[in-house]
Amino acid sequence: MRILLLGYGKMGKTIERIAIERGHSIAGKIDVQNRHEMDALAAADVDVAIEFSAPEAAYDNITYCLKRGWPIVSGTTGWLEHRSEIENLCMQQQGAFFYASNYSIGVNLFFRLNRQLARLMKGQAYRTSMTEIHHIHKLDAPSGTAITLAEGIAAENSSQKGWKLAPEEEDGFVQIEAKRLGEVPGTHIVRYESEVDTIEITHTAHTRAGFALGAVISAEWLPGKTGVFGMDDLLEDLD
Ligand SMILES: NC(=O)C1=CN([C@@H]2O[C@H](COP(=O)(O)OP(=O)(O)OC[C@H]3O[C@@H](n4cnc5c(N)ncnc54)[C@H](OP(=O)(O)O)[C@@H]3O)[C@@H](O)[C@H]2O)C=CC1
Ligand SMILES: O=C(O)C1=N[C@H](C(=O)O)C[C@H](O)C1
Repeated sequence: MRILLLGYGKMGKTIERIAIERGHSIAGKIDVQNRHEMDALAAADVDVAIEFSAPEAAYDNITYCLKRGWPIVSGTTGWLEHRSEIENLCMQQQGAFFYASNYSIGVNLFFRLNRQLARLMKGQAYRTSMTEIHHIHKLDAPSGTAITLAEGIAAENSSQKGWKLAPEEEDGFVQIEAKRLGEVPGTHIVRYESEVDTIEITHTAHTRAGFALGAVISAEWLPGKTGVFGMDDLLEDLD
């Protein structure tokens, strides 16, 4: 497949390496300086686009690809207030849009474990909180993954209404502490605390390769489909 990379930073470069290892070619590497190069590409030059850019850039990048008729896999976090506009555009254009706040297969198993634990903890007297730790270059907080985890807890337990970013806290909201340390690729801890004990589950990414591999597998899966998709659709198909 010819893959267009929108965003050629830490993730774009890791995705390039894994895509080439899996036999794909790179149709273009787009960042802030060379966006005009996309206009020179013919529709047929690109089989699928993979977008890992910046919160303020994702909406325009995804819109551009949908209007060009290119299936698009996006992993950028921090822009999801515009998600429904993108989903509407995707339906209007009869395009293909794939989004995940985290493409790692391990994290997606962790999402399922998180929901299972939330079901068990329903009605129990525990305070729910989360810590996410990322590298100092990260622009958004809390992480997209932490938000997905908090949404998973709220979906399983109606006494949880959402999340608050620490130091803010409120009963019925999962408090998320966002730490920025060195070059940490991504650690997420979900915690339940009572007077007498603490239960924690943790996912620790050792490198970015897990995120990048998941994005490339999603890009291999998406072309030829119409609609809005996420990791559950992919994993169901692979199961
Ligand atoms: N869903 C997932 O599994 C994962 C998601 N992410 C998310 O992916 C995003 C990117 O992460 P990462 O690669 O670490 O970040 P980097 O800052 O390393 O790279 C971002 C790249 O995007 C480019 N960029 C910025 N604006 C635009 C634009 N308008 N058009 C095209 N490119 C643009 C930057 O260009 P320049 O350098 O010129 O500014 C840079 O090359 C973040 O939102 C992060 O949270 C990260 C890991 C996993
Ligand atoms: O910015 C990052 O690096 C990461 N961002 C994603 C997020 O916000 O959840 C996924 C991963 O944790 C790495």
